[in-house]
Amino acid sequence: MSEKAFQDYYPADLSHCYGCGNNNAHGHQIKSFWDGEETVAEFNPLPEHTAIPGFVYGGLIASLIDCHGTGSASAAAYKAAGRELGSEPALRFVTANLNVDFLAPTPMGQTLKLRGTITECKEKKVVVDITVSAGETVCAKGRVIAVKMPASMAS
Ligand SMILES: CCCCCCCC(=O)SCCNC(=O)CCNC(=O)[C@H](O)C(C)(C)COP(=O)(O)OP(=O)(O)OC[C@H]1O[C@@H](n2cnc3c(N)ncnc32)[C@H](O)[C@@H]1OP(=O)(O)O
Repeated sequence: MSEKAFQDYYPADLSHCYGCGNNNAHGHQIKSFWDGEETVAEFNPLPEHTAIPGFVYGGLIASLIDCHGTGSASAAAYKAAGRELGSEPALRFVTANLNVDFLAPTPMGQTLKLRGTITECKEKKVVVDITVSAGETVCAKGRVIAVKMPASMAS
């Protein structure tokens, strides 16, 4: 994919997140995009993301769902407002609630594909439902309730 990801529009001072911040060299730097009305992201787990040899750590999967969810929430909010991604003032969302179901063991050595559906989109709250698949297998599903970032979290 050559277009800019949702996270590429985050201002530099909000790009330190371990899951999605471009400025976090040790983070996952997840990249999310529109695919029609849904959102997509891919991630290739590294050996250090192992749970049991051959299988991916669930905390990583939760982290991917978390940041694909908050990124999707931001993109959905811009879309609902009829605004260009990245236009000011920034519409940024944080996680209020993260719920994950681990449905099948997630194998190492495969690209994980995340697919998000915007279930609810209000001015202050966006709900995103997400699946994580390895090949044809849906290994996990999750729901992110994202709420507009409070002013107290801005630097
Ligand atoms: C910006 C780039 C970085 C990306 C971040 C990546 C993801 C992260 O890791 S963020 C870090 C983890 N998250 C946090 O630290 C957030 C800490 N919590 C908070 O700041 C606040 O509790 C916050 C903002 C979530 C909610 O603020 P608050 O003022 O209580 O919201 P409030 O106005 O009451 O509620 C708004 C809506 O959200 C819902 N809501 C609020 N909190 C929750 C919750 N914990 N669970 C479910 N729903 C909730 C409310 O029910 C309400 O829904 P509705 O409009 O349908 O009635």
